[in-house]
Amino acid sequence: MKILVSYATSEGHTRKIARWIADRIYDQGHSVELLSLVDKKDIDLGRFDGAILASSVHVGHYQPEVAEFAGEHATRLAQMPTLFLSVSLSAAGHDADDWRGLERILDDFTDATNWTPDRVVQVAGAYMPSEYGVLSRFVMRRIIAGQDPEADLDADHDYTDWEALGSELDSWLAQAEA
Ligand SMILES: Cc1cc2nc3c(=O)[nH]c(=O)nc-3n(C[C@H](O)[C@H](O)[C@H](O)COP(=O)(O)O)c2cc1C
Repeated sequence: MKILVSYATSEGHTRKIARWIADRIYDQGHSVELLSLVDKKDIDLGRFDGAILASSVHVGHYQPEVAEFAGEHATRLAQMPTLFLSVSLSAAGHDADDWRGLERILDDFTDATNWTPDRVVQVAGAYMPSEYGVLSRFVMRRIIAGQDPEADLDADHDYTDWEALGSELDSWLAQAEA
């Protein structure tokens, strides 16, 4: 199969996830194209047998480039196997309100784009103080201190469960191939 892995990111963690996913797809004998949705010019989805879209959550919304891309290609995306990776720090915790927030963010996204992915995986993202400006650093320190009392607030920390992500991907690929 030929799979598109598209993504948008602010601090780079979703790019790391998209690259990792692309390598794993390639290692399983498929062909893969990695696309930053900032450079999405003239992509023809007809070239692909399946599409993965990955976006981080920032201030209660997915990256605008992802919503724009999904909205523009909603009809074609609905005709092919699709996987949406929602990357956030809410998914790193167990707070019921935070998880309800993720559901609402996803509902807003599907309403706005008219695209409902075949499968959605909520992926725990990363805390990256080395990449934040002054305001984000202040806000994110408070959020992480509440969510992970053991965390070193000055150090970057990757909360992604890579093994679980790999299993979700493999399961989606098997279904897409069937
Ligand atoms: C300014 C800012 C706002 C954020 N807003 C949210 C949010 O509303 N909900 C959430 O769960 N995570 C939020 N996060 C956490 C990011 O989703 C998480 O750090 C993710 O790994 C970022 O991925 P990226 O580097 O690909 O952008 C926010 C992070 C920053 C820096």
